[in-house]
Amino acid sequence: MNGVSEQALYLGDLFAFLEMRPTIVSPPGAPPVPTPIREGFVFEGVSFRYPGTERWAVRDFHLVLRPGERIALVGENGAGKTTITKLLARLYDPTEGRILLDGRDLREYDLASVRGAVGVIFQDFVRYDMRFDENIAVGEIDVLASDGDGVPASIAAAAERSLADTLLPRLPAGYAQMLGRRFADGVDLSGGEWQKVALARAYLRDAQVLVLDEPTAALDARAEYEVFLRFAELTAGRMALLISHRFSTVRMADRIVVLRHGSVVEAGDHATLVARRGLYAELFEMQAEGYR
Ligand SMILES: Nc1ncnc2c1ncn2[C@@H]1O[C@H](COP(=O)(O)OP(=O)(O)OP(=O)(O)O)[C@@H](O)[C@H]1O
Repeated sequence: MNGVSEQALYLGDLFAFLEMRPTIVSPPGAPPVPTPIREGFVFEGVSFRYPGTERWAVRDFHLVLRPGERIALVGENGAGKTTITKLLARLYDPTEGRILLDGRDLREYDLASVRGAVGVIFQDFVRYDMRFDENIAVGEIDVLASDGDGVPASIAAAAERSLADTLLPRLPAGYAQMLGRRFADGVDLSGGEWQKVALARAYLRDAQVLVLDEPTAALDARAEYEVFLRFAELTAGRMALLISHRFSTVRMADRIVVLRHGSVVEAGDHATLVARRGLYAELFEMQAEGYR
């Protein structure tokens, strides 16, 4: 995605988000998300329209995500994959239907605790013009304050697991390096490098649910393989929603859910879906053709 369309997407989301804000509320005295989550998430007939639009982005969507399960969402551009992850993180609420977490409507939980439980690395992940360590700890400022002068161990560990620490040789000031283009002494990163920083953020939060939206799109093949290995390690025993157009990545999910126009058309594992000769098989075949 080029810079302009990425920014347009971000602004569109921001306006939509502001318009929606009155409805995204945290009920007073609401309980936090249970730790650990025991039953998981259930999408019950969820439909969603972005504010100010007529089209359904998600339509009568059903999904069960159990603890320890890794689900891949697959479908063509605009099928609704990213929107589903936004509903899971409560950036939006369903227009119709509901999302249950451990049997209770997601809207009944403390909002901050929902956002904390769901670690999201979106397609349009955020690049902050601030220090490397602050970029990883963003929203968790107490982590930065916790260890005096040195780099807090939790930040270093997150950077190591996400491979963000491989950027250090390029950063003259190490963890204190200012990133981005806004400052004269700032070091700008490539798309793939920013994604490693975004991954480190999720690792640091130790989120109960991990959402990776096209996580490796901008990484080179070797880095992709390494992140993939670590992602499998990180998500072991944890819930994950994975969105990718690459079938090599999608195959590692326990279950693959195929979307069209915001609804589920097929679900199963890779072999089952290929044998079914439906939409999944068609998309897979198209990609295989592209490689030939
Ligand atoms: N902020 C927004 N405002 C209005 N419509 C939106 C917004 N974001 C997405 N949409 C629309 O909602 C539908 C679903 O989009 P979504 O991004 O969820 O699809 P996707 O499956 O993730 O696509 P892709 O593979 O291209 O990322 C599309 O028709 C899209 O144009």
